[in-house]
Amino acid sequence: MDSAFCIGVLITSGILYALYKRHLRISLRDVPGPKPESFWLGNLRQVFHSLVGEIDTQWQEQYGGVVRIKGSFGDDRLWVADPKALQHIFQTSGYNYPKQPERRALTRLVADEGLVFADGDAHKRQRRAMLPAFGQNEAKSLVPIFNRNAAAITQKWTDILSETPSHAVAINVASDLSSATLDAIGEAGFDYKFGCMENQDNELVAGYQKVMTLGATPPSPGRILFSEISHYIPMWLSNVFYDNFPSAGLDYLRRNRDLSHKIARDLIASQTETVASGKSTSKDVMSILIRANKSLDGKNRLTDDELISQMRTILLAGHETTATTMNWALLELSNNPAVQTRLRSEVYSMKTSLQARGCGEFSASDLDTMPYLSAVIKEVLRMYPVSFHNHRQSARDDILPLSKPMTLKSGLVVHEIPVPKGTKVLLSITGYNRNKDVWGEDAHVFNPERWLTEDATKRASNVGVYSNLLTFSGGLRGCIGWRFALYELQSFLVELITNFEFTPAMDTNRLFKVPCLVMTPALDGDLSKGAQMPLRVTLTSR
Ligand code: HEM
Repeated sequence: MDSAFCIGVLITSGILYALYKRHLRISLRDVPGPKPESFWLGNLRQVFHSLVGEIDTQWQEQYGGVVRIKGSFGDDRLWVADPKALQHIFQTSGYNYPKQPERRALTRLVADEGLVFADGDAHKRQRRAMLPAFGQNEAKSLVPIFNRNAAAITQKWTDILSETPSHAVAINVASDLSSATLDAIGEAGFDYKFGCMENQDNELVAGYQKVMTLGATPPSPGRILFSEISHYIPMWLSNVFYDNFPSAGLDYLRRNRDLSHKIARDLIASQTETVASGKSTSKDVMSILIRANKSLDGKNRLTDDELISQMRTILLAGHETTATTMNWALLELSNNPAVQTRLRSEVYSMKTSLQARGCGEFSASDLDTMPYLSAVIKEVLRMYPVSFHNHRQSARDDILPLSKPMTLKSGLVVHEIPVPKGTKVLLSITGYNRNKDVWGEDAHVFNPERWLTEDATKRASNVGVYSNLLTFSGGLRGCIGWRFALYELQSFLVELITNFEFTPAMDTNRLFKVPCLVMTPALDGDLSKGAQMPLRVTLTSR
């Protein structure tokens, strides 16, 4: 039989099955929402192609915190930014809103079957095994590594500036931030030296720097449709597709996978040997994980393949997320000189007290006692949640509670919405982080001050793992590395703000928040050169 015929039969069966399932479901038709753009893609082109946050703001302003949107072939689904509904999905309902299978198949390609991929009992077991490596003390002990890797940027930029007569230069900070944070996660995560600041041509390094951006550009309409149809295809068949289908993008991801498997295998073998010899005292995440794993009984222990998966998972989830957040932080500091100056003076005053104590560098406790630094970081995380959407589906019929009553199209006012089994839900992290009911009328304004008043903590609901922000998600699947990320952000910002002043190098309206796997900054939306954050950098007068 010819392959075009088989694919045709597969697609037709997928569509018929989807229509049949839909026919049997409770309806969400009465929930207000936008008109679909087409029968084939519903509102999905808007979801995947609009600049990050744009469509979320529009829908939230027009319809409120829960909106009915359309998927392919008229499928009803929910867009959610309502605090109570999110709290229910992320926290109260446990594992009843698993990830969508078609998205898990793609996750498997970029991060294997590790923690981001796993669901239900497999997730519970993996998470339990990994938690000892991600505690507060473990994160604190990594601060010297973050300081050292941040200082590598200072060294490089100081060298560039000393050779520039004007002592001011426009730098694409995205590139060095990506390299230095990859080096940092190499050391802090695996006691491994990528050496990325010295050599950006290394194939693995180049690969990782682009997995989140070039490897995961906004999907074409064809790719969206394929993903929608593959929802109805068994996971094993999707895996065969992703493992074999000839395509430049997939080839790129597969090559990256092979290379990182090789490195991970060697690294884990040598760390396992050190742990077995009883000599391991390393504080990197993988060494702690291997030590903790050794003490678990057989059925709870992670296998070698699962350890390899976790290494790729940590690289995927922990690298570009932090680097990209840092880009947006520096942009906001450039655009808000008063905030930059105030932050620098807090850093200088802490530095002076460190010197008085005879200390050379910032410790975790120093970083923890800088209120303005904390306020700036929280505000950046609120405005720029780099992982901006979370795609789930209901595993059974459910009732979604609302924090505000909703008027249905029929005129009926409701306080909760029935959610049929199998409904896809788009959890809008960016929508919640700018929800005016939570953050006030100035929700769209960058204002670190809001975190210094008591009101901010009172007003916010209890949704996410950190400061009631949803940036690190929440509940059982909340970001396991959030403490790691916070210390890294603190350490890098302190180092850079101590040594450099930042101003915009060009009209910053030309910088777009492109919806790749992370919210990637790109000039005029052009991703061909990867992430771009051109800032004018000068040495501080200190
Ligand atoms: C600013 C930086 C970061 C942000 C904004 C962020 C955000 C997130 C979000 C939104 C999720 C939920 C994703 C989902 O459910 O699909 C997540 C999960 C995860 N993050 Fe982070 N993350 C950051 C840094 C890190 C770091 C530094 C690490 C590791 C060192 C890390 C490791 C993970 C892992 C392993 C998961 C999966 C957790 C699970 O499913 O149980 N993240 N992160």
